[in-house]
Amino acid sequence: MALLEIESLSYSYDSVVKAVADVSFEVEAGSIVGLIGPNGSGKSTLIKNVFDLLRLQSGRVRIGGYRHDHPHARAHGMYLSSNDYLPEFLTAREYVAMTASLYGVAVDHEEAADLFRRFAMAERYDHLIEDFSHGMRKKTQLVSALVMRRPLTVIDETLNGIDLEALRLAEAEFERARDAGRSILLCTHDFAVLERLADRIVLLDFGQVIYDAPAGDLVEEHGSLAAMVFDYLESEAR
Ligand SMILES: Nc1ncnc2c1ncn2[C@@H]1O[C@H](COP(=O)(O)OP(=O)(O)OP(=O)(O)O)[C@@H](O)[C@H]1O
Repeated sequence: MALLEIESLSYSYDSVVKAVADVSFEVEAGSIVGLIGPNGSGKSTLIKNVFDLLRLQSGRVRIGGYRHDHPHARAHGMYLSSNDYLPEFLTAREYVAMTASLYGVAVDHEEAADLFRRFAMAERYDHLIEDFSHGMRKKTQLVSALVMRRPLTVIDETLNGIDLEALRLAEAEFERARDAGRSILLCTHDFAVLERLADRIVLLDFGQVIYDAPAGDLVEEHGSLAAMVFDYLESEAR
């Protein structure tokens, strides 16, 4: 079953350039999909359309089988943005509770506090976010998403700035989520992470899907995801 279905989605910020042009792909339940592409290729615009942060201009998006702007669709998905903006006046515990209440989810604070401990922030769960470093804020965002257990989590560059230990822990948690039938759409320039984790890769360029293929096949054919992208960038097809 597809948890996320994107069909013929196009979006223009102005009438001249299409930031996203006729994009279609799916994210199956229990899978991790890597969304990659050069700067400005349309990844964030696409994700913002999925979560109705930009109003759909053409095409169709369904989350968990529901139209993307239906309340049930919102209950199926969660979006972690690329920025690290968090309410400074809350503690991490209050932030996790606030996020959960927005989604109508009962969160297990024991589990969240345990994740904080494993993310090397044992003492921070009851501290004000205003004192957190960039990496700590990203880890706080990750923990809040992990404990929500949404069927679909879309992660836009959220892993940037977290240290290696936290990255490995996040990867293990993503794999656990996949094993439990949940899905992750991971938008990142970190190809090593995707080679370890991703089941499929969607490569965008100039707002269009260039590849939508199993990650293993792309690595086998090109040697690595980075080589695949360079092969494409240097090809005449571009
Ligand atoms: N608010 C905006 N107004 C006008 N054009 C925009 C706006 N946001 C993005 N764009 C344009 O839309 C295109 C796609 O940008 P988008 O941010 O979706 O790319 P991206 O793949 O997420 O890039 P990056 O990897 O740098 O984050 C680019 O040409 C960009 O200049």
